[in-house]
Amino acid sequence: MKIGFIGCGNMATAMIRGILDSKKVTAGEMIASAKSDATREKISRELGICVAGTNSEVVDFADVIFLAVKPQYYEEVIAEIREEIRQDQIIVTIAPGKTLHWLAERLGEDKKIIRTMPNTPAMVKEGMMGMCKNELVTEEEMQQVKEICESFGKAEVVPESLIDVVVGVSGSSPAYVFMFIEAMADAAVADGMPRAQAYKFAAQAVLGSAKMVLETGMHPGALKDMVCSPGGTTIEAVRVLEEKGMRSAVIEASKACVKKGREM
Ligand SMILES: NC(=O)C1=CN([C@@H]2O[C@H](COP(=O)(O)OP(=O)(O)OC[C@H]3O[C@@H](n4cnc5c(N)ncnc54)[C@H](OP(=O)(O)O)[C@@H]3O)[C@@H](O)[C@H]2O)C=CC1
Ligand SMILES: O=C(O)[C@@H]1CCC=N1
Repeated sequence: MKIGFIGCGNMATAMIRGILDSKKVTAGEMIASAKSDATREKISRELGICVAGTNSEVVDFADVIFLAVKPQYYEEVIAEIREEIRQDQIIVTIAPGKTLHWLAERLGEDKKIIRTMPNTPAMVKEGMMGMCKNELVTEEEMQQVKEICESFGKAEVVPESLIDVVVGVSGSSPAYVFMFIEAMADAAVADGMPRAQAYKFAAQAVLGSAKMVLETGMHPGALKDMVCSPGGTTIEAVRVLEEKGMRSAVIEASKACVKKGREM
């Protein structure tokens, strides 16, 4: 299977690295395009895959084509490649807000489309991707693309109605988690810990906590309770977080994120 990327920025680079490392596809079977010469040179130098001078070259080469440009460029890029896409090719999108209906209207109702929402932890092969497809993509094709995407983390098929929710809970949420880590480290620095050490302690605590949720299957509330000794330190922190509205802040932020995606 030959894989192409139209656009090769943060998200595409993370995905390409994971795919190459998995050895499911060789560098010679992958191609990417970009807007600038600087990015094209970077693709060649840092990823070692084929570099396309135009988006048409990606379409000409690949069986599966990831549209990895910003959402505001989707319309013009689709208009540019629309006539060249064959019915046996699969278009995979990674932008928020672009529904299967919106995409089929522009790509053509006869085109195979998979709509996904990845996240940047793909960079360290710990990505989380939600994906859905139109009826022209067979279950076997969906499975093949899912396996490719599992080379940079976890991937799960969801109904399209949940893809906007995926943006809030995993597409954008790494940004909230980085803010949480930064804030915890700032507090540690304020209490005298060197900054680099503070990031390590805060990030490892988040990594370990996330692993506990995934590996024990226990309720996050029960895991929280395990940390809170009666009359201890943690419950004091929990009391202040509740007083400052931490849960509500996260819920409202995530709902604003989902709302924005639906409007795009
Ligand atoms: N960043 C994230 O956390 C996530 C992003 N996404 C989605 O991924 C997509 C890409 O985002 P991201 O990687 O962050 O964006 P970047 O800005 O990092 O990358 C966009 C890429 O598109 C290229 N590009 C722009 N216009 C064209 C064009 N006309 N033809 C070909 N290439 C073009 C740019 O080229 P050049 O480098 O030369 O400017 C660049 O390589 C977006 O739709 C975004 O919503 C989804 C989930 C998470
Ligand atoms: O901020 C954005 O629009 C993109 C989509 C999900 C993460 N980043």
